Amino acid sequence: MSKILVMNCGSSSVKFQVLQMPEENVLAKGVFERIGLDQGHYSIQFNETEKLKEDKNFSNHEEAIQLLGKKLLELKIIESYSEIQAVGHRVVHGGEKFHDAVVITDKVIADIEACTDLAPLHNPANLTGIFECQKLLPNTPAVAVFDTAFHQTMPESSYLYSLPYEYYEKYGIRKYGFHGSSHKYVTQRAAELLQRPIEQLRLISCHIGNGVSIAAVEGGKSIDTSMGFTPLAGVAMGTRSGNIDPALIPFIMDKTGKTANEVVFDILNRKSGMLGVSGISSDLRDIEDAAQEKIGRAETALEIFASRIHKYLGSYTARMYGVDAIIFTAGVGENSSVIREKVLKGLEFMGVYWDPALNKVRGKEAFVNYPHSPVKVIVIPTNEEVMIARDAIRVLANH
Ligand SMILES: Nc1ncnc2c1ncn2[C@@H]1O[C@H](COP(=O)(O)OP(=O)(O)O)[C@@H](O)[C@H]1O
Ligand SMILES: CC(=O)OP(=O)(O)O
Ligand SMILES: [Mg+2]
Repeated sequence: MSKILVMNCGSSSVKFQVLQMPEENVLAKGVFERIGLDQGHYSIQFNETEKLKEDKNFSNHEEAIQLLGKKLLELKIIESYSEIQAVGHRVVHGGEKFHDAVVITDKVIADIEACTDLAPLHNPANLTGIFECQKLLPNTPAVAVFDTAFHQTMPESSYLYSLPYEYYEKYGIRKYGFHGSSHKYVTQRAAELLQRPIEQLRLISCHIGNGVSIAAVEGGKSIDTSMGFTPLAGVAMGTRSGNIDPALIPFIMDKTGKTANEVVFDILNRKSGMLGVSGISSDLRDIEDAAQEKIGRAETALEIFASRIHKYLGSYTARMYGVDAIIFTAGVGENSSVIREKVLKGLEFMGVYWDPALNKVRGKEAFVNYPHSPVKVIVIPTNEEVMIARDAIRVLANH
């Protein structure tokens, strides 16, 4: 029996859980949201029924994690840090180096740092999580669990770009894919809810948060996904452009005098997506409110956001010669009936019959299809943290 702290530093949030393993009892969990934005807030659930909620702005991930460290003791979630026997960290980009979770060493940290260029919004936040926890728990073993690991099963025809092959050999240029712990959790959970062996299922998992990725999961294995070499690719996101014509990069450089790095890091990663189109916010709640009041281009931003996901449903259904269930997860996928409605609209032609009344659901597991629908549609709150905890104890047991 051991207590594990799981840290999930996303691009706009810090999520954590304290779990009793292997029972998977959740002793506490919480989220620090809108990091780097105004109207920040956090909430922590503990002691089974208690909940702390507070408005507080966080200028960066470090501030949020330091507060978490204090609250763990203040709320008596633990009596002392020595009770925590291991820490599991979500790390977004494992590049070529990591195919599975690993115990964190100085060498592992250096290798994660080396992947920072490939996930500029994420690996630095993940490293902040690792360093802050090392300060609090200097002698506690820690494990890095990579978003890229679940997608290692993709076939060559999915992960190779149609580029000169030597770039793959020389530089590791390929599709890696992200949100792996989430896609793995929700697809396994979908098989349980469908009461069918996962080996027989063709699933499309839509992880729609601040970052968005769609995965085609056949027989429990990822066979394709919308993100690519970096988490910039695929559909439009909160601040990320998703796929664009690559010729736009030198064109924008020419017009604006920016360097290639500035265009990719500052414009395509941070100032595009819903924020770029609407000029209002990267946060879907703000965009939904603005669209209701018909402010600016909020409605257009919603349409762009949803229509790109909608098209992936068609694409991955073709890819798997059919689909048994479509899954919605993460902040938007779990909560926004507006986005799910736009994504699912008109898909009756491929056997998707969904019930607008059931689709009103927020933040809990639910089927939203009509019972007779050949393709099921399921909302499943993700649980990246439990997958990270499972990987952490597996890796430590073999260590
Ligand atoms: N109740 C809600 N209704 C609509 N959107 C929501 C709701 N709760 C969260 N979201 C959206 O989810 C997104 C954040 O998702 P999340 O999965 O927490 O992101 P990340 O892990 O990438 O930081 C934000 O765009 C936020 O507006
Ligand atoms: C990989 C990725 O985009 O993660 P997040 O959704 O946490 O930003
Ligand atoms: Mg996330």
